Amino acid sequence: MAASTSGRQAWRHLMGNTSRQPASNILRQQQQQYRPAFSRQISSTTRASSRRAVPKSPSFSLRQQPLAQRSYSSGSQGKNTPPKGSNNQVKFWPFVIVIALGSGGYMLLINRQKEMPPTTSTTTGGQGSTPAFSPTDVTVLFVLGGPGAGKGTQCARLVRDYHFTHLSAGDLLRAEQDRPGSQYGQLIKDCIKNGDIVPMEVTVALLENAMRDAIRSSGGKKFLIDGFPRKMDQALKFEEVVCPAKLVLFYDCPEAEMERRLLERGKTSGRADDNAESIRKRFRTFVETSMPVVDHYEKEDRVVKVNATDTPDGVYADTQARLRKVLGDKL
Ligand SMILES: Nc1ncnc2c1ncn2[C@@H]1O[C@H](COP(=O)(O)OP(=O)(O)OP(=O)(O)O)[C@@H](O)[C@H]1O
Ligand SMILES: O=c1ccn([C@@H]2O[C@H](COP(=O)(O)O)[C@@H](O)[C@H]2O)c(=O)[nH]1
Repeated sequence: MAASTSGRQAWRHLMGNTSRQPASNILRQQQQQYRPAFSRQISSTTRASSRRAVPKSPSFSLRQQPLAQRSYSSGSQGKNTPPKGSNNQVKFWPFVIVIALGSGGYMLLINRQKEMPPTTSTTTGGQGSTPAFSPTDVTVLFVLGGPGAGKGTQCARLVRDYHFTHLSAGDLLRAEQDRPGSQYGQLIKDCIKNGDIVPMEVTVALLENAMRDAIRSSGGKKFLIDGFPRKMDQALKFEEVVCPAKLVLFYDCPEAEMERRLLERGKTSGRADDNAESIRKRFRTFVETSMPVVDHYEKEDRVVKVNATDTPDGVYADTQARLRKVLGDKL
């Protein structure tokens, strides 16, 4: 109860006085706040390069100079004296007109560039914005399933065999929770203990930054996003501003088996939520909040469902077979 109250307070803090702003602006503000902790270098590079895209001086004026000099010397018929008389005026006016037209065009270009939206999700957002990563360039598979269904276990095998980059939303949140100075530490801690969903701005930003870091450091562009999206708003926001997902890999497992696995894992995991009370709350959140996400993707025919009750190797064999069927060579 206390945790969900603090969650709501933090949500209000995240939203601030921005209720009339588009969600994308709120995300942008939040990312600007905590981006320095994750990838200051990346965002400043992005901003610097977009600034570089605006020309400092019009290229046509640079090109005009030698042309004018050539004309000037030809008017003097090889001598270094300035041209005189009406004949010279005829040669002079076209250049004045060209420079005036060019300057006008340049001002128009600059003004239009000021109005243009920047190109990454961290600076766009809102309806009709362009995702940070194109799905033709970057492959995203969401990996879903109840708590303890075996998502992480299967992801590790897919990384080993197909060179995916594995990003667990829960791991990223736990790392952020433990990061000294994080303003979201307590909120994340409370949410995790109670099986609640952390406000999407935090998780979407963590994932986007982790994807950028992975692409920059290893060049890998195939991602398994594990344990995300757990709520419809996350799904819609991620696909809008970060990258549309290719498919959802869904591990189907009965609660009794998941509970058994989690209690067993809890003996050594040190996780604050691997206990009977948290597990019960996590199951409830999964059924009420996360299953509608799976249903949504199922309606779009984007779900690959795998029975997760077999041994880890058995589940993996089934995973491979089903993914190969859908992705073929792209796996
Ligand atoms: N097929 C399986 N059969 C038996 N045990 C399994 C199987 N898959 C995973 N486990 C075990 O169950 C526990 C939970 O697995 P795992 O961490 O992969 O699940 P998860 O879905 O990622 O969980 P969470 O959502 O809590 O992060 C682990 O201790 C793991 O070793
Ligand atoms: O998108 C997400 C993913 C996770 N959480 C919170 O983290 C815990 C643990 O997640 P695991 O995937 O089991 O590691 C989960 O119960 C949520 O509280 C989240 O808020 N949003």
